[in-house]
Amino acid sequence: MSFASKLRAAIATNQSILCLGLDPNPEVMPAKYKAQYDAESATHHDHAVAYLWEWMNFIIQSTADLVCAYKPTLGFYTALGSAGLELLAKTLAAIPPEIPIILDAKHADINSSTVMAKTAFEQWGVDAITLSPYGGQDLAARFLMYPDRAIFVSCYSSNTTAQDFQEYPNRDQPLYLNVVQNCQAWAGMETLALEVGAANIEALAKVRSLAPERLILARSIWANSQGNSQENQYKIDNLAAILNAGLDANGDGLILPVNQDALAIGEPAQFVRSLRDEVNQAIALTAHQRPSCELWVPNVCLLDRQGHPDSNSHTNLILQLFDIGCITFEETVQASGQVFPYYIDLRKIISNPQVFDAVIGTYAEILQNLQFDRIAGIPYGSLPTASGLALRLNFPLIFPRKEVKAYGARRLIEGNYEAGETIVVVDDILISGKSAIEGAQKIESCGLKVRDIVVFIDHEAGVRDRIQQSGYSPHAVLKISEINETLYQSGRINEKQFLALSHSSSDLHSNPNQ
Ligand SMILES: O=c1ccn([C@@H]2O[C@H](COP(=O)(O)O)[C@@H](O)[C@H]2O)c(=O)[nH]1
Repeated sequence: MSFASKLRAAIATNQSILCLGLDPNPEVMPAKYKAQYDAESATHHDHAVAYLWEWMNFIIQSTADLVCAYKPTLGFYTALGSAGLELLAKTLAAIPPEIPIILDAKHADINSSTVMAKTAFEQWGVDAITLSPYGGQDLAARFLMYPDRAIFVSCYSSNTTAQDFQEYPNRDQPLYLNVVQNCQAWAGMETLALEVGAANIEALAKVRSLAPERLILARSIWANSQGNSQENQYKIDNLAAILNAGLDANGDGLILPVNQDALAIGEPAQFVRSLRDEVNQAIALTAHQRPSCELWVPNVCLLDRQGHPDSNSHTNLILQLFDIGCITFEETVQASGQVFPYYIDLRKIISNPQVFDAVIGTYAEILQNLQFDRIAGIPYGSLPTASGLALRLNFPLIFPRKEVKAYGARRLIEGNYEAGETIVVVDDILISGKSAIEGAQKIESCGLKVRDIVVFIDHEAGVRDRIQQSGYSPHAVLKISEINETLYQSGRINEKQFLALSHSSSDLHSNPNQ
């Protein structure tokens, strides 16, 4: 079972979003083990570790029906030497298989990442691991080779001195928000989650607004709280605010840690149960504050998503495309000479296997309903996509050359074909339709038939009519207006950018010859 499914099941079964750290930290050991641990540790280190095991095992046995995940911190185990690694193996084995394990490793070293992924996922059998983001996508990729496991990218720490780096260069565009934005392009929602120090609730809210669908593991939520040891109870001071900042639009997507200090009190079950109930009550109280539409929105909801079956996957894809820089707001001269205040560069998807695969999937859904013998990509932008489609759908590929070589075979079309065959043309974006129409005509000049032109983005403003007037049927995965509204509603673009995108397509409509 994948990490995501296991977590969902554990949350549902135990009615809990609490994650409990299994940290054999002698400094917070309950008194009932501590005296024996201290007595043994000076002379018989291995015997002393046995008391840590008793403690860890007791915590697991007492709380397995109250938490949604366990989180052993690797550093506490390695600090105990070889006995610590044996303790880790025993502790992991004691966790019921239906409760996911998040190994808190904050792994950062690229050289050891392949072997670390193998050990963590294959030998220790953990379901997820925390990573430092600064090893980059290469480091994460070693762990993402295991599609049923997950990574938690540590994107914000509550350590006071970490602010020097995280908030760099300024509070308006801090590094940590760049991390949040970029790392989401590494993998989908089931396999890449975020770890956020939530002592600063504003930071948690900012992360949530940039990652509306990701699972977030909040940390340090106890930093501002006062323990009340007399009543054997700890309260999270800002619970409602933390939930409001961290929950997703459906009231999910957040895991909260149990206070480690509270485990020192010796009877964890009672404490964890009352914390779980308190959290669940607070979640229920936040329900009325959530917008009723499916997207998280700042204060408006423009989309009517009724009867739009693919809206969810389209939304995610649009946000990912934006986050990997496929949509930029800079003045660009189009092939027609017209200047647009933005540019859509779908060529970037090839550098992101996750997004590339999703984009190909959306084209494939359209192609599956069409009749054709071969696929043709329009160079250069659409050649990788057309190649991906040819492999995925098992159809032969051709492409019309952009320029005919003055030497060699001087072919107008690359690849083999038979005259009279039907070709489906694949292109990236229709602005005026000129590139796609010219490509289709080049193919037809070689004795082939073109019926359908399939693109990822229809820029609207009458381009479909132009394609039809040229004798072809246009099909598009997304319309520019859908992209624009989704980006605006999710807070990715501001009103000025929203209006720029809306106006450009309508300007083109009023002057279709441009
Ligand atoms: O934002 C843009 C605009 C254009 N392109 C490229 O141009 C053609 C589409 O333009 P037509 O006017 O329809 O010929 C498209 O194939 C892209 O290669 C772009 O990428 N992004």
